[in-house]
Amino acid sequence: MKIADLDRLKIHYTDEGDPEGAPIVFANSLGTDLRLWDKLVPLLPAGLRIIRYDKRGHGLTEGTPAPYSMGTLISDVEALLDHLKVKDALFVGLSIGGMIGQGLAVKRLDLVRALVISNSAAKMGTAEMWHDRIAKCRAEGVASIAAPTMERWFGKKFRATPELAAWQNMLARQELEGYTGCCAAIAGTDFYTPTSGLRLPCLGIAGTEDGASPPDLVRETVDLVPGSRLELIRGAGHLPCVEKPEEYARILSDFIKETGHVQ
Ligand SMILES: O=C(O)CC1=CCC(=O)O1
Repeated sequence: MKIADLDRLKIHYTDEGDPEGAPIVFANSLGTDLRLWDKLVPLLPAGLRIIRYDKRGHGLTEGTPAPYSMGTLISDVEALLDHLKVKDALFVGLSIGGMIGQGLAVKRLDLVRALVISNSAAKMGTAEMWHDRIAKCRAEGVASIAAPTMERWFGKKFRATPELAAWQNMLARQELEGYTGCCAAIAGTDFYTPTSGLRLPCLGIAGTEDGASPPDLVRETVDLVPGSRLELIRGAGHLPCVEKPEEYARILSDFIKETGHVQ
């Protein structure tokens, strides 16, 4: 187990693959931890240094009282990458992870040389929607929203598999402060203006059955970055790296090669 004992936070992370390789950093979605990428990582091209981490109040990373700001979540990963002496990473952020990626690229382009905005957008939902979710979780617990959330996270076919229960458990066991803290960060985020100033290789990934960030929402953000493109994963919901890891790996590997991140 690796813990970065930073002044600001103790962050749980993994650092796998080739230590001298081109770095790729994965940022997880709301209510998930770095196991989100377990099926994908073995399918990636050789020669990469693969870094995953648990954001504040998620997985094995330290929790702090809610609410959080997006700026705090961005500074957390910035501090982790500085600590690990990582520069010029290909940053893959899913959902809130994609928001963190946009913000990090705006703030520290030396850390991010290419960006994957997976199932994410410059702005997701309305502040009112997020505050309603925070209120429900505070009143009834995160477990109370776990079952309906599965309809956004996964397509119909995957929801009929035994694996669904494991992901539902992950969310139901999610710590309240971390979850509501990140909901507040999303509620306060509108990156349309900063993201439209980004100039770097950028790929969007969307699932056709994604109930949280439908393809048109992802497209709207990806289109802000000149030269970017969107790849659709048919039949997948909000977490296509779990549901369709082979397809996700093919799309990501093509982008990795296209950007010259590995030969
Ligand atoms: O759980 C959801 O509603 C999906 C989601 C929204 C932001 C995020 O990171 O996941």
